[in-house]
Amino acid sequence: MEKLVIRGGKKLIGSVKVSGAKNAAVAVMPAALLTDETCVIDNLPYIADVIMLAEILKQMGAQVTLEPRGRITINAAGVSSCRADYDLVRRMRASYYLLGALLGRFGRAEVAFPGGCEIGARPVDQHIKGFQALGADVSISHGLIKAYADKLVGNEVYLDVVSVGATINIMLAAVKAEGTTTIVNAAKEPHVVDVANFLNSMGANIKGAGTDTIKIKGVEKLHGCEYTIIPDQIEAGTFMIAAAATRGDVKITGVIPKHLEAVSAKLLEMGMYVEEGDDYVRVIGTGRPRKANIKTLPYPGFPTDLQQPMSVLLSVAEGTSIITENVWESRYRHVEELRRMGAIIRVEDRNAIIEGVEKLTGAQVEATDLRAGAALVIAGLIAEGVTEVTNIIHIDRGYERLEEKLRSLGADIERVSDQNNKVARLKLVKK
Ligand SMILES: CC(=O)N[C@H]1[C@@H](OP(=O)(O)OP(=O)(O)OC[C@H]2O[C@@H](n3ccc(=O)[nH]c3=O)[C@H](O)[C@@H]2O)O[C@H](CO)[C@@H](O)[C@@H]1O
Ligand SMILES: C=C(OP(=O)(O)O)C(=O)O
Repeated sequence: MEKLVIRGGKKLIGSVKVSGAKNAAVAVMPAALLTDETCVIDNLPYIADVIMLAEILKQMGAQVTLEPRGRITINAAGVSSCRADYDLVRRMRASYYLLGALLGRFGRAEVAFPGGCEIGARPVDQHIKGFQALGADVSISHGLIKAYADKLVGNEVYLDVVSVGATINIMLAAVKAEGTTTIVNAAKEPHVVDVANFLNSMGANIKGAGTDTIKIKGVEKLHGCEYTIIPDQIEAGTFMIAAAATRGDVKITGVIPKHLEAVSAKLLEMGMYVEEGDDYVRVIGTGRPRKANIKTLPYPGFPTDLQQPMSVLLSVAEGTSIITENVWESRYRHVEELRRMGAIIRVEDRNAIIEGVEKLTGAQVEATDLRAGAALVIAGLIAEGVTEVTNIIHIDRGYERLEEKLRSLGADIERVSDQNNKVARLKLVKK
């Protein structure tokens, strides 16, 4: 077990490049199952979820070469099994995309219920509703979701809730179905568009991704392609918030500023300086932030995945702020940890009422999930004294070399083994 040890009080200064988007990468990789030709995907983040997914694809019979510099080559010609390894699947959320991809390729799929962050109930009823609309029989037994179809036929699917996972999974299943599938009330997140672009570069016919109505005209065959994943807007947002919190000056490069508008707008409202270039944003933390209210919403609203990091900035703001978490019903497990550091936060149902304090103080805290981990790291960067963040396997699921990138901006942060306190050898190979 490893932990991050942070000595707080250093301003982040300099420039940092974001990696490819986790939530696009973990959908694009299973999509490569839809062809028996080779797909080469660049700008993959070298994170635990990607490494695990590569392992799952390999175990299913695909030829996979994953390079730490962020390139993967997948050839799924040898995949004959429609079943994915139970243990690995349960360790991550995005393994649910194997369902749509296998169903689309073979007309059958058997995949265990996925894992992922514990942030509330994570049902898959909308995914199942979509598969059924295309003609699949779906059943659940012995912890497996099983889907079979003699033939998939396009249909209209109206999503009862805006779901990223269901939108992408239905696209994967429908891309080779007979006729046209229309997803109404589709998710509009940048990674939904990225997956549609990837599928189109394999020869699919998908229109409307990025709007709430997506039309997928089934094609007979998909072919191999070369593709570059979009930058991770959640990693970028994390650095923007960290820059503001430490009252630093950071240029975050390799981003699509449009994807960050909700974060930029909030930081501006809080009195921070935000500059947007063609492919960068620069954030200067101008002083103590002003209070602000935040309501998380599907894209283009404020992303739930940045709610926890943002709560740290609000915990040292002037005045009382309210966060309303509209997407996940229990994404406040980090609050108890922040309280150990001196934050004053009350959670009432889906609201967190945050009374800003002047400073946080270092403590031993636990990363209860991925973005909770990122939030606690930011808290450690601004706290007085030493903060130790444990259980960082969650952070490693979604951030590539987080502590290295922060160190390059001047942070005093190191990864140490939890047992003997020696600097742990990085498992992830340095680029
Ligand atoms: C791997 C990945 O991309 N993860 C992201 C994805 O998760 P994920 O795809 O799991 O999240 P969804 O967009 O599906 O969930 C949004 C809401 O819809 C509900 N819902 C979802 C599916 C369903 O069948 N039934 C249902 O009721 C969920 O409980 C939740 O309240 O989008 C979330 C919302 O932006 C992000 O927090 C996650 O980082
Ligand atoms: C909740 C997240 O991830 P996952 O859906 O993979 O658990 C996240 O990326 O913030």
